[in-house]
Amino acid sequence: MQLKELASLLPVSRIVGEGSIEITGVQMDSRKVKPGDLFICIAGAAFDGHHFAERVIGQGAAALVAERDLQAAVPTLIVKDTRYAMAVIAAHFYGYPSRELKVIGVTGTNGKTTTTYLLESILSDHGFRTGLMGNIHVKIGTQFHPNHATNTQEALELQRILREMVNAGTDYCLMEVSSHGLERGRVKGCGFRTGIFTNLTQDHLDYHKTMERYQAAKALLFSRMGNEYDADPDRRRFAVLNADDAASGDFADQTSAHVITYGIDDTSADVRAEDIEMTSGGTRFRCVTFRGTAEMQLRLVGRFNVYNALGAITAALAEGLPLDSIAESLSRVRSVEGRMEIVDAGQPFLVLVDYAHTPDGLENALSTISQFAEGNMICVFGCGGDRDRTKRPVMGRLAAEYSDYVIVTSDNPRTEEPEAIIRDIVPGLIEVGCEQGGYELIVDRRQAIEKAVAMAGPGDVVLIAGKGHETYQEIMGIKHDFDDRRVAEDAIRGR
Ligand SMILES: CC(=O)N[C@H]1[C@@H](OP(=O)(O)OP(=O)(O)OC[C@H]2O[C@@H](n3ccc(=O)[nH]c3=O)[C@H](O)[C@@H]2O)O[C@H](CO)[C@@H](O)[C@@H]1O[C@H](C)C(=O)N[C@@H](C)C(=O)N[C@H](CCC(=O)O)C(=O)O
Ligand SMILES: Nc1ncnc2c1ncn2[C@@H]1O[C@H](COP(=O)(O)OP(=O)(O)OP(=O)(O)O)[C@@H](O)[C@H]1O
Ligand SMILES: N[C@H](CCC[C@H](N)C(=O)O)C(=O)O
Ligand SMILES: [Mg+2]
Repeated sequence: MQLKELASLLPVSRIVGEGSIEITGVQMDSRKVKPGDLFICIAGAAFDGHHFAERVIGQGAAALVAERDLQAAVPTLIVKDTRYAMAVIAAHFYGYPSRELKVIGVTGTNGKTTTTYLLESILSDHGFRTGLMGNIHVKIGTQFHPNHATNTQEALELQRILREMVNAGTDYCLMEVSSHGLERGRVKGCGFRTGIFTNLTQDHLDYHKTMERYQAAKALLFSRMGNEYDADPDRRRFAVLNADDAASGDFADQTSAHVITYGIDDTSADVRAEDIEMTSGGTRFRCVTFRGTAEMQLRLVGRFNVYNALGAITAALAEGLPLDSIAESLSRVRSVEGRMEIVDAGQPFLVLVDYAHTPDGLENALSTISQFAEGNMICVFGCGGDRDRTKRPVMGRLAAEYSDYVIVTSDNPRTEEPEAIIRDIVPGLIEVGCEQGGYELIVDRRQAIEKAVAMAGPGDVVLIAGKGHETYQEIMGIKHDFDDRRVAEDAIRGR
């Protein structure tokens, strides 16, 4: 592909040097550049890609995309915004893969992973070939790959994966779409057949600053639907919105897609759950839809999982699948990894590992458990470093309100002092009168889990929240092996 072909896609651009130079690859990270690559210079928070220009030319880069003339020894495409250019170039370079498969994007503060898994199970049970892009892993064909990003990939990686999915014969790609991914244009070059909205509650205020801006980022999934990256000839697109969440009205106003709503409280929703019953083995409810009614049986627990199921059911109905066979598929889905996952090493109390890392997630996990806990509830949790600080005391308060004993510990402190994060959490516990004897602070997560397991008695429940499926603890840029499930199992055996 020639550099000038890419220049023609961008509204404001000019080439310094020879536009007919051949490009054989595209990179945004100097450490990955190979001879023949086009290197896109991105000015970020930690680094400015423009400073790597000379280095990548030394590695054989054929050309650059930059926001200024770098007087480089290779042809340079100069654009106003390299991040925007990257999304356009990535889609073109990989041949617009989202035009060749149906991409279903799931956005929202909580429930994205769970909803994509439920929908993936339904679609594959109905004979479709599915691909997954989420924060547990990326599935292409029958292969599972680790997701090296925290969630939604940068545009180049995202388009490369979509192309691989097309090559593997994929019918549907189920993609978790984060607010960072939307705001930073990582999915700008992607057309969505369906967008599903789960909910909007507090998180990521470090990045978005206000809930209004956080909501505006989420809205991009719906307002951009029907773009040139989706070439579905019959133009069938769906916005599947949670009628019980106030943000949905805003998203409905901004989308050209056909809106279908789901909910529990709003009786005007197109797809509803009624007569919800928590059973020992899961959850049962009646699902009332525009295609009839069916009894649903989930192995997942909690009212929040009814919402996740409703989102998946609605999207599946939009694809024309029969309600009864959707119900059959859902009844077979076992728990999603790291979500309310039971650690069973024969102990006389329940140990659950859950990925709740937001106030709403934690409250949902705790309130669900409190419905069936017979004995005391012991909660072990921490808050991520370099992330929203304002959620810390709120999570502290919630943990104290629902639990009999709280152990505050570390959860990926990243570049922050673990003790400082814990200090931010404690005022929330104090606020609701949690006294010295009701909580303790144990910086080392392993010791915290061991303590919780040691103090649990028959009938008690230990909730280890925040890390779910994660297999590491990130401290000062280093990911140390750490898996709550394995640590809890060892602690139980060592009791
Ligand atoms: C806020 C954010 O999204 N930051 C991401 C972003 O950082 P940045 O734009 O500031 O870039 P930078 O690290 O300063 O680097 C600038 C440029 O120099 C390049 N570079 C850098 C170093 C080098 O040696 N050579 C080189 O070429 C980089 O590749 C990049 O092109 O681009 C980097 C490179 O891709 C990412 O690593 C980084 O994500 C960091 C790890 C991050 O923590 N992201 C989180 C906040 C995030 O995106 N989370 C959401 C999850 C939300 C949820 O699920 O709830 C997500 O979607 O993952
Ligand atoms: N619909 C929901 N509403 C509120 N809380 C939920 C919901 N679904 C799941 N949770 C809680 O949030 C946690 C994370 O769920 P899940 O992994 O499905 O969300 P996610 O949106 O993918 O999260 P992330 O942003 O980290 O990718 C769960 O472990 C559970 O405690
Ligand atoms: N996608 C979320 C995951 C948080 C998981 C939690 N264990 C933490 O590290 O804070 C984030 O990147 O903010
Ligand atoms: Mg997720």
